[in-house]
This record gives sequence, structure tokens and C-alpha cells, in this order.
Amino acid sequence: MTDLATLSESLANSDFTSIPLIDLTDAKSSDSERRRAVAEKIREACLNAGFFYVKNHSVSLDTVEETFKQSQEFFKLPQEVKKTVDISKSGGNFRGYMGLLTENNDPTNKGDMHEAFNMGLDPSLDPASFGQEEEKEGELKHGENLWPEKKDWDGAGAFKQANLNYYSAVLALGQSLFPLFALALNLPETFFDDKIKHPAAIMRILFYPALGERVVDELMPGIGAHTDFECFTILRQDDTPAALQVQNRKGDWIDAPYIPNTFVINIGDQFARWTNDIFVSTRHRVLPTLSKDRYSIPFFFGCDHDVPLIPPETCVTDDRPARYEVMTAGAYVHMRLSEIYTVN
Ligand SMILES: O=C(O)CCC(=O)C(=O)O
Ligand SMILES: [Fe+2]
Repeated sequence: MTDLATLSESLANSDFTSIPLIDLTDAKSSDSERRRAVAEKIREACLNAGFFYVKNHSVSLDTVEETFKQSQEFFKLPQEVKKTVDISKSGGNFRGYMGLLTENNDPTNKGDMHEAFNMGLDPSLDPASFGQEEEKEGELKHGENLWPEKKDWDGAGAFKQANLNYYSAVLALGQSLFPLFALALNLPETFFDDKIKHPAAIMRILFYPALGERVVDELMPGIGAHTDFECFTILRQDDTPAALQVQNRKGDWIDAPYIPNTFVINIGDQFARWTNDIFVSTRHRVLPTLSKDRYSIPFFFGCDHDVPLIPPETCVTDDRPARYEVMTAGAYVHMRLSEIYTVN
């Protein structure tokens, strides 16, 4: 069996110049060797680039296209309608609408040139996850989403339905990746099963307005250089060229172009911390969009809020002792979100 710490050290000396594309056809094969072969590709990607594309996943194109369509309808609404679901109304739970420049992912910049709408696990999708968590100060918790109302927007119902459909489909894709991550970490396939029962997944629809002829202010990128906070992100991009970039160890920015009907998956800080930095969480950014409006949908998949991020034994050796203080997943993500959002 590969020793993860040794593998991690040796990969640190190589670098990536492109992002691998992994076929998920065999992810649920009844043949364990085939599942393992997919997990090995995922292991290499998670220890090296921290980024990979997936194809032949379980999410239908119709579900994706309908969500992009609804996203366009929503962001085109007058500001006063979008403000009816403003994030300031979410009681500190990071749900709802955020206007241009209200977020700043890279503190050396002035702000990010995008608008966003955030949602979490909806009570209508999983009633069992609600009302059981203890209220703890400084911890993320499940809660209501902020949905536009029909009295303010005729399309409110279709918008909600498309987002819920997308959320369920991508949640299922995320859950199906955990056995592969477990194999990649030399753990039993079922290792994460009891840790993702009520997952803390936040989905965002993002809108990057085209700047056209306007002068680009380098300090207002689409999204400034950052790492994500949760275990991993499942990102759907549209076909806008020259947008997402990923930074390799040397510091070069590598393009992550749109590839039809794929998702980009990237490891986030929660997984890096949990695995004692065996999995790498890689910085990325979105350049200012010039020729056309851009839409994307990141889905940040965290484990259950109450799970303590104790590194599994395959990630700790005498030469690589545990690097981080143990926190629960909910406390960790709340801390990170509070640092970045100017409104909560
Ligand atoms: O829009 C994108 O392509 C990337 C978004 C992103 O990195 C994020 O929301 O964390
Ligand atoms: Fe990101």
C-alpha cells in the first residue's frame, strides 16, 4: 500500500501544468478493482493539483441548463427585488443575495466583481436534518433559505424549483465521491458514511457581469485568489473563455477552461486540514470577464457540522505529526466565512 506521506513529499517536487479529467463511469462499478482504479486517479489529483474535472457523472444536463436559465432571470431583476432576499436578512447564516463587491476573497484587492445568491440544505429536501442541532455560538447550522416571493417576482416558484433540483442532484454526486476519497486515503470505502448524513453543503449561483470596454481595475477581479473552505467544491462553469485559473506550486496561473458537461472538483481547506495536508487545497481566481456575462455554480461540500476534524491514521506518521488543532467542521467553516464576508 502506498504510504501517503511519502507520496505527498515526492509530488511536492513535481508540479502541474494542466488539470486532469477523470471519468466517473466506474465509480459505482460492482467490480472493486474498477472503483479502486478511479480512486487512484483521484488520489493523484488530490495530492498534486488539488483540482480535477469529472465526466460521466450522474447530473443531467437539463438540470444544469435550467439552473443557469433561472440564474440569468434572477440576476436581471431590479435591485429592489434582489434586496428582498438580501444576505443581511439571513440572521448570520450566509444565505441569500450579495451585490457586487460585497465580498473580497483576496484582502489585497478592493472587492470581487460578482453578484451571488447562496443557499444551503433546504428543509423541504431533508426535514430530518433540521431542529436537531444544538445552537452553538460561532458554529454554522442548518437553517431556512431566503427565497424570493411570488408577490415580488412571478418567476419565484420556477427559480426555487430549479435550484432545489440542482442542489439534490449535486448533493448526490458529492456523496458518491466520498467512497473514492476514502480509498484514495487508504481508508475503508465506508469511512465517511456516518460523517455526511446531514451535510453542510452551500450552493451559490454567481453572476460576473461583462466589463465590455470599461477599463479593468486589477484590484476588482471576478473573484480574487483564494482557497475554498469546505471539503471540496463541485463547480459548474459556463463557456465564457479566459475565466478560472489555478495556481501551481511555482506560482504560475494555469487555465481551467470550460469543458462541456463536466464539473470541476477542487479540494478545500477543511479536507486539507482533516487529512493533515495530504490532500492539497489550491489557490484559484476568476479573471475579470470582458466579452460576455459569466455564470457559474459552485457547490461547497462540507461534512456534518458536528464532526471533529481528527486526521485519519493513514495521514499521520512519526515524520508528519498532526499539524492542526482539532475543531468541528461547523466551527471551522463558520470561522472562515466570518473572515471573508463583509455582510452576515
Ligand atoms: O466562478 C468560478 O469559476 C469559481 C468560483 C469560486 O472559486 C468560488 O466561488 O469559490
Ligand atoms: Fe473558489
